[in-house]
Amino acid sequence: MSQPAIRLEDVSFAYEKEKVLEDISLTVDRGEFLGIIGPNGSGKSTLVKLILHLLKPQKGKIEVFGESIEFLKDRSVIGYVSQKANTFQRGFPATVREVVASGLYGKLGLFRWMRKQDWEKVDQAIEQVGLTSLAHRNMGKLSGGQQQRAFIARALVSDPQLLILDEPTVGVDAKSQEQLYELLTHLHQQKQLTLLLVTHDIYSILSVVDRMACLNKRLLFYGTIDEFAKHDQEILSQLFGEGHGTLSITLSKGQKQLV
Ligand SMILES: Nc1ncnc2c1ncn2[C@@H]1O[C@H](COP(=O)(O)OP(=O)(O)OP(=O)(O)O)[C@@H](O)[C@H]1O
Repeated sequence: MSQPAIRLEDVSFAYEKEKVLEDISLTVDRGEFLGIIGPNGSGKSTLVKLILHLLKPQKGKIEVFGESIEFLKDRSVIGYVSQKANTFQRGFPATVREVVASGLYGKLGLFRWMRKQDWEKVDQAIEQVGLTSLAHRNMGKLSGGQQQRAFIARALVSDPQLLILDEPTVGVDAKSQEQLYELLTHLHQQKQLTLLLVTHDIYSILSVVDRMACLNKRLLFYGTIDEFAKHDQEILSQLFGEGHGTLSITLSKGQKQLV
């Protein structure tokens, strides 16, 4: 049987003395779309940084595609779009195409010339996110949502098997958010990409993810959307406190819809 895309076993992490994550165990299967939600400061970004090996856990094991994250040979299997991706400085002198091409540097080495086929990959990634008409525009002249999509293209250009997005909808208007979820659904369903999405936007992700992880230092819930729907009130008040609006979810034949 193939190894899961991500496996965390009893992972704990503290910044100096402040415990941020305690005993987190979860598995993300290949091709799965996992949503991670939790209140501010609940450790979501820290969890992502541990999976990216930007931080090292004090306790526990992290594996990506069956390899311990410390020894992962090909880091280009993971694409990452960070929380700050859509706060690009207006005057930054780089076009969409150049920014997307920078996603290949890790694979090519910084000083190797881009070949024709590398630029083709760049253009394909730009097309995938629907930015072809803006490929030569300066990044600083794009809207937050367009910048976000350019950063997704940069993450996609090296053909990752796992794409991690940390709060991609922050500061992005409603229409761009909708387009972003359509794009993620396409990448999940048509390209069988494994996706991990950190968000505050619980209402939108319920219709796109397969499983949910609800985090507040500890994992308070980890399961399918159907399981979540059975206990949504209890889980949400544990996460965000009493009085959080309740959700009503209809599930039929894979169609997940909020009503
Ligand atoms: N570099 C750091 N040094 C010390 N403490 C940190 C550092 N980064 C985060 N923290 C603390 O760790 C805790 C978890 O932070 P983290 O950013 O992982 O939470 P989060 O759930 O992603 O929050 P948000 O939703 O606000 O982005 C918070 O209390 C935060 O203040």
